Amino acid sequence: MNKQLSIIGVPMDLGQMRRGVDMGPSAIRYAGIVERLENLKYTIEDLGDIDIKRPAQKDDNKLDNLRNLNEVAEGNHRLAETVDEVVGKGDFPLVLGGDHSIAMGSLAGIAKHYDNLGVIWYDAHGDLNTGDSSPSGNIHGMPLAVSLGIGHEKLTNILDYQPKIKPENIVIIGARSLDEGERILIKEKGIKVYTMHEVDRMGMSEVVEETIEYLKERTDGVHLSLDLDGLDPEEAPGVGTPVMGGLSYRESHLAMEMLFQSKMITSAEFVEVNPILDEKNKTANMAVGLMGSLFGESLK
Ligand SMILES: NC(=[NH2+])NCCC[C@H](N)C(=O)O
Ligand SMILES: [Mn+2]
Ligand SMILES: [Mn+2]
Repeated sequence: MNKQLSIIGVPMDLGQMRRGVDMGPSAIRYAGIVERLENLKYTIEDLGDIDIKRPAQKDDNKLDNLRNLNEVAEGNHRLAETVDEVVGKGDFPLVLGGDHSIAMGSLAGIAKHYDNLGVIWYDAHGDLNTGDSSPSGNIHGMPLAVSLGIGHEKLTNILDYQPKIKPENIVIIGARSLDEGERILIKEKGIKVYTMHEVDRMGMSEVVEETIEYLKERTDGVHLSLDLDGLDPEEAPGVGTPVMGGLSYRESHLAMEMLFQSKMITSAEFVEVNPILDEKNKTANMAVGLMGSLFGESLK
């Protein structure tokens, strides 16, 4: 694994409606991410936080069913430029959210550097909505569609190219809440999804093994986009859109450990940590623990 890490915080909460997720990067830093990874002999450069501009008035500008479209697009543009630089100089970008809309910026900055970037989307949700299909108008429910080039131009065209990724290079793990339009898109595009049903039946070990095999054949880099609401809300309560029946602590650590062993992850983001909804920073601690496993912690 690349030993040069650049940490980028993104205090973004405009992709959804619950306040507090903009404090995710602070909570994760407070939970000790830098020390944790330094112990594993990584060289870490913390680039601080991306500047996220709030809308001028407290407006609920929902043009085209896309809440805070301009601010979300601008913030993601800045994130994309930073990530682009990090990847350009050969570092591993580790992005800390912030709501999941920031995956648009991360992927825009990363995918430029690959012909076939793979994406593992670890999440209760598909985040495959558009303004037309979204039940909420919240852009954090749209970044995967946007990265496929589906959605509003201001979002799909960040860094002036699209699409960022191809449907056959995506694997979704942990899904248990998919909207109608998302299901249609998954079928239409042939996106690989391991819902909770498959995780229950096959076990996480086989799910990740298959995922690694599948992506190894077709990708030249893999981005891990981990939404903490992929985990069960009992174990990760500090998230804005919890869904019962999620992935366990152990399943998630196993997945991270196997991904470390695969040596295939080239960038990662951990999103949706909301300290205001959390219990004593439990969810940020969970995120840091999972990063520990992803970057090679083990007992042997
Ligand atoms: N990144 C997330 N937590 N996304 C939740 C999305 C929820 C729902 N599917 C929506 O579009 O509003
Ligand atoms: Mn989610
Ligand atoms: Mn998500």
